[in-house]
Amino acid sequence: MKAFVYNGQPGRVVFGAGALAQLGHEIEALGARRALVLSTPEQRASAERVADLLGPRAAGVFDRAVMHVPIETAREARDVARQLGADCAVAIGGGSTTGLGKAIALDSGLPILAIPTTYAGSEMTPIYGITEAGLKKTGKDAKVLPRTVIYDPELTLTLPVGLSVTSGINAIAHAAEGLYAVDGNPIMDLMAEEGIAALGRALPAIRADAGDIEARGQALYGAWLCGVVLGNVGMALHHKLCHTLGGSFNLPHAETHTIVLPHALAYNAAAAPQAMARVVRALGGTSAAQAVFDLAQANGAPVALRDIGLQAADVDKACEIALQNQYPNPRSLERGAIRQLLQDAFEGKRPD
Ligand SMILES: NC(=O)C1=CN([C@@H]2O[C@H](COP(=O)(O)OP(=O)(O)OC[C@H]3O[C@@H](n4cnc5c(N)ncnc54)[C@H](OP(=O)(O)O)[C@@H]3O)[C@@H](O)[C@H]2O)C=CC1
Ligand SMILES: O=C(O)/C=C\C(=O)CC(=O)O
Repeated sequence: MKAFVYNGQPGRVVFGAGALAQLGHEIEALGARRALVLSTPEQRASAERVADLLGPRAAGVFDRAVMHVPIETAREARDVARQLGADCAVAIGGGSTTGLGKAIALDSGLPILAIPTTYAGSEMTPIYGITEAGLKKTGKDAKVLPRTVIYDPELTLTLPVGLSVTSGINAIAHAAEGLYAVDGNPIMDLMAEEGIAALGRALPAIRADAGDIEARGQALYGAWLCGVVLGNVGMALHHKLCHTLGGSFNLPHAETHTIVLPHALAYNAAAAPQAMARVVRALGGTSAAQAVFDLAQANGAPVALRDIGLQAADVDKACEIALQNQYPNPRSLERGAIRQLLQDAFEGKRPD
C-alpha cells in the first residue's frame, strides 16, 4: 500500500426520517442561544418552521441566500447576524444556503448547524466560495465546516425529481474525482465507492417515486459520504471544468456537473484505471464514463451543455479558461483533447 495522510474532520451527524425534531437538543449541545436561520427566499417556510422549533433560541430568519454567495449578500447576512447578536447560524436548504452560512462563519467564527435538502455535500466540507465582481473565489478554512449536520430525508421529499438526479450526480462527481485525487487515500476510496453506489441505487428509485422515503434516505447517505470525500481530498479536472462553466458562463451548478462528469472520466480513464474500476463496481456496466452518462440519461437529466445555455462560440473560451490555474489531474491537460472533451459535452455525445 502506498503511503498516505488522512485528516479526520470533526463534525456531528444526526441522520434519519424525522431527525429535524432533534434540532432543539442539537442547538443546546452547541451552547447556542440566538440562532440566525438561513434559507433562500423560496424556502422561507422551511426556515420559519425551523425558527418555530427553536422558539426563544431563534434570533431571526435571513432568507436571501442565492447561488455562489455574492459578496453583497454575504455582507448583508453578516450585518444582520451582528445586529441580532446571533451566536450560531442554522442553514436549511441546498449548497447555496450552506454557502451563505459559511460566509458568515468565515467572518465571525459562528458555528453552523446545517440541514441539507439537496445532495451537493457542502455541509461536509471546509470549502467556502464567495463571488465578487463576477469572479468566484474558493478557499478552505476549518471555521466554516458545519459543527452539526441534521440529515432528514423527509425534508427532501419536495426536491423536484430533475434536481434530485442532477444534484445526486453532483455528489457522485465529488467521490469520482476523490478516487483519483493527488492526495487520495484508502479511507476516502471506501467512502467514495459506497457513496456512489448508494446514489446509483437511489436516483432511479426517486425518479420512479419521488416520495420513496427509503430512497431519499439512501441519497442523503450517499451525498454525505461523497461530501466527506470532497472535504478531505483535492478536486481535479472535472471540478475545474464545472467551476469554469458555472463561474464564467453562469451555467446551473448541478446540471453542469451531470453533463461534464462522463467526459472528464473518459479523459482520465487510462490514467486512473483503479478509480474507474471502483466507479464501475459502484454503478455497474463496463466503463465508468458510460455508467455515469447512462445514469443521467436514463433518469431524464440533461446530457448536453448546449441544452443548458452554453453557446457554440463559448466552447473555445471555456477551453482557454479551463487550461489556466489547473487543478492537479492524473492526466496532464492537453489543449486539443480538452477542446474535444468540451465539444463532446456540448453536443451530449455518449463517451466511447
Ligand atoms: N463549498 C462546498 O463544499 C460546495 C459548494 N457547493 C455550492 O453550492 C451551490 C449549489 O448547491 P445546490 O444544492 O445544487 O444548489 P441550491 O442550494 O441553489 O439548490 C438547488 C435548488 O434546489 C432547490 N431546493 C433545495 N431544497 C429544496 C427543497 N427542500 N424542496 C424543493 N426545492 C429545493 C432550490 O430551490 P429554491 O431556489 O426554491 O430554494 C434550488 O432551486 C453552488 O453555489 C456550489 O458552488 C456545492 C457543493 C460543495
Ligand atoms: O464553489 C464552491 O463553493 C466550492 C466547491 C464546489 O462548489 C464544489 C462543486 O463544484 O460542487
